[in-house]
Amino acid sequence: MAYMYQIKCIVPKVSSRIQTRQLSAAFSLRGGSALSHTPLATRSYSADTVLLEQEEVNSFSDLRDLNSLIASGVVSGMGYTNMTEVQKKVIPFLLSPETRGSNSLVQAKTGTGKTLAFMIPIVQEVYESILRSKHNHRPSPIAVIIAPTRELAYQIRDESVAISSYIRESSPEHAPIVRAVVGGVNKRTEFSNVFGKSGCHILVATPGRLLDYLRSDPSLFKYTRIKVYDEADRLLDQGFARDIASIDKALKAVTNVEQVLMFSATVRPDVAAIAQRELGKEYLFVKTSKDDESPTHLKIPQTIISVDKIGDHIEPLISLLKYHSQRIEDGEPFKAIVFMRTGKEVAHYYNVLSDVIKESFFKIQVSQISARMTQNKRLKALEEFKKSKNGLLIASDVVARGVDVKDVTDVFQVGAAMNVEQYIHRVGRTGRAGKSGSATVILSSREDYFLRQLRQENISFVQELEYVSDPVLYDKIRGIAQATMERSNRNYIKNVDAMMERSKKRSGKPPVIEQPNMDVSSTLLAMLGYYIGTLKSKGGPAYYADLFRELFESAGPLLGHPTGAPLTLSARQISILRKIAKLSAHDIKSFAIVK
Ligand SMILES: Nc1ncnc2c1ncn2[C@@H]1O[C@H](COP(=O)(O)OP(=O)(O)OP(=O)(O)O)[C@@H](O)[C@H]1O
Repeated sequence: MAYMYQIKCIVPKVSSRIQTRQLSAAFSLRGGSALSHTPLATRSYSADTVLLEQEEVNSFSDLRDLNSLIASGVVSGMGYTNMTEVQKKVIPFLLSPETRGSNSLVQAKTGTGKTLAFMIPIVQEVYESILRSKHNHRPSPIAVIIAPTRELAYQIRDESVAISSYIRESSPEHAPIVRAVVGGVNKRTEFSNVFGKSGCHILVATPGRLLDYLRSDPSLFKYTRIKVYDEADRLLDQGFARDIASIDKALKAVTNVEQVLMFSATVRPDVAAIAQRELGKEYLFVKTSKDDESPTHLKIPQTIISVDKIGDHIEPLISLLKYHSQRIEDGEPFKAIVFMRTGKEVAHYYNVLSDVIKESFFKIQVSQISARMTQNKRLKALEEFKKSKNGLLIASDVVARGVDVKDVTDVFQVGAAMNVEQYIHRVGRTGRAGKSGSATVILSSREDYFLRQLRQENISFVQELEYVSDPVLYDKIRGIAQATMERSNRNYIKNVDAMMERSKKRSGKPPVIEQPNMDVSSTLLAMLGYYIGTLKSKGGPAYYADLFRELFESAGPLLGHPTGAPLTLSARQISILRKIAKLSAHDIKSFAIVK
């Protein structure tokens, strides 16, 4: 049976540079045109986009072009029988002898199996390339997969290792070797693991670390033919754009990358335009959802809770956690991620929430993860959360994208996300692989701008609630926060001198201090910086002065700041405030004392 594929294949006027490639007989132009057997290079089309039709194949075992070792591994080893929607559209296309090697841009909702959609064809491509190879050189990366976070890079590596292991069982010498390189890991050890004796065929990398290796020895990548951007829109966004451009340039200098694959749940039009430049004139474009559909998953009902002030989020969060975790009493799982705005907030509220939960909730294991922690601690925290039955992960955006934790039941977002895309990806940590989940965002009146942005993107809420503060709960949280802060400060002071001493003796360098002291001012400053970045200079100095005052008055007490005491700011913090928010000395003195 043929079904109408939602594939748009960009087929522009053909230039002589385009390699002759025939579309498979299975792919034909909508309306029965004769494109199917015609080499692209000999034709010229006025239309930019054609819709293609393909035979419907549901199960991995029925995939004509899938290597039998990989097929049996995916079915018997991984336990997947049928392909997900995006896999049905991408895998046959990338495996078909006529269309393999095509550049692709793929957009499908979170948790729908995009990783396997690119990883299966890549492992097969690399495996076949190993089989064909007559060289006896040390394996070096044929495919490079770039991911924006370390956690995601490791996850993709693990999934690729799993596929490759099914080849290894029957054909050990030809199984692709997969490795990952990420920031925050000792480079010397990593280098010898990845590029040493055994080498690797598939490399998963975060951008900065990849660039390090590319710069120090470009020849390591002379056999690289395939490049993948997972979370492509994030990689092409401002934060990574420079690294990605440098990677592109460095790779071009040493090799000819023949295939570029880009995957994400969100692709903003401006990013799509940048992507198009790399993908060239002819590429496969797959979008599994309709344009007027909500970009979040239908399986995830979303709720919004409104609060008055910008620092009022913690009390409703604790109420919600208490309410939802009651499910545990009925034997149901409760596994939630709470996204905070900054790493500082994560550390601060992790302490407070751990203490609140210890006192009053059902047994929930609380963990924290943010870029402020060492890589080892990050991995440990994620592992701990993955293994927990009833767990709570207090997180920054390091796990907002791509990270796949099975059976997350709830996602909570404290405040506005950096942008709508980030909101969508955070929500997508639940409701994965066909499971259900729920998501809640807590927004203050000042964050109405974000709510408007969400609505513009067709994101709707099943419940819109206003939180009414409960004075008893508020006082309880404030008391716990103050006690937590005092305890942390005592521990910090006790430990920091000893740590300095030890570290200086060992390496002559000051230590990396992970657990920040419970300095309320720097947490508030980080929050202000976050909003300045999010609002992208839409507010002026008067707006930011007001915002900072509101943050201090509303969040301060629940961060453990003593009630009624003015904020103490160091000279450095004052200069940051003056620089980033352009506050005057007069503004600052109205709520703070200079240390
Ligand atoms: N064919 C399949 N059948 C059942 N489960 C699958 C299938 N393919 C993948 N999965 C599972 O679905 C989950 C989500 O997959 P994956 O992490 O690749 O999603 P994604 O689309 O990349 O999400 P995100 O946009 O958040 O990165 C994983 O646990 C994966 O093992």
